[in-house]
Amino acid sequence: MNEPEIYLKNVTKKYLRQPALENISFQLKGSGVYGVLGENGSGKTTLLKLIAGLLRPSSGTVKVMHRPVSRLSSKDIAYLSDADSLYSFQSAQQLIHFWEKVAPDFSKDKAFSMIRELNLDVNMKIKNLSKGNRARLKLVIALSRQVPVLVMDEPLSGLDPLVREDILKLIVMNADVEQQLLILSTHEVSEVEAFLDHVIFMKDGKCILEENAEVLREQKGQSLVATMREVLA
Ligand SMILES: Nc1ncnc2c1ncn2[C@@H]1O[C@H](COP(=O)(O)OP(=O)(O)OP(=O)(O)O)[C@@H](O)[C@H]1O
Repeated sequence: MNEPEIYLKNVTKKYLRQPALENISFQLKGSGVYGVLGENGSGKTTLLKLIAGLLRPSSGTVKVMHRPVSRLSSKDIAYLSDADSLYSFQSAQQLIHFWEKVAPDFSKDKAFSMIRELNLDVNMKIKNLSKGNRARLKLVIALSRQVPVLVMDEPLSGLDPLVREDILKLIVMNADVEQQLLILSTHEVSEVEAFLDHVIFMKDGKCILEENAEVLREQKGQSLVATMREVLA
């Protein structure tokens, strides 16, 4: 797999005339876990959708793997949305077979192995799974894609604390962070702090800080949670 890369230059996104993102520029290069951190409405989802090619910028350039993002980028990017986006009438088994057909990089073996570890019933209709198990299944699908860039929008949102812990474990154990660039958004920094290699702080549609997590901890002499409080104040 080629070295993963995400590149944004002067990216602005407006909904109608209202800017949701303003003049964002950064380059993320290399594998690892990148956290997009910020309060509600700061622009995290918009940023991740632009990277995943689900939205077009109003101006500026978004490139993934050195190519401007387009529909074709889905071969390089797996996207986990924060919405409950699974087809409810299917079973996990049917979903896995569907993904095997549509994504050549999808590893059916990895998916079934995660399903077994999680004790998920492959034959149960998705609509009958608990919210936590639907979240797990959505992750299984994203983590079974062997793509350079994994984008996860609020993978912990709306779940109770034990499920959240479990979901984080699932991500950490199964994302190939030696090869893949995993970029995830959250406003719960304390839960993900230990896993982050790199942080991108968002405030009011602007990227106010983008740095290696370890460098930032050393520079500031404090946790990322404390730094987030400081920079977002
Ligand atoms: N489809 C849309 N139409 C109009 N405005 C939108 C749309 N989507 C988002 N916005 C606005 O753009 C801004 C950024 O929203 P976005 O969802 O990207 O933020 P966020 O940081 O992901 O928020 P949250 O943590 O609540 O999900 C907000 O002011 C939001 O109201």
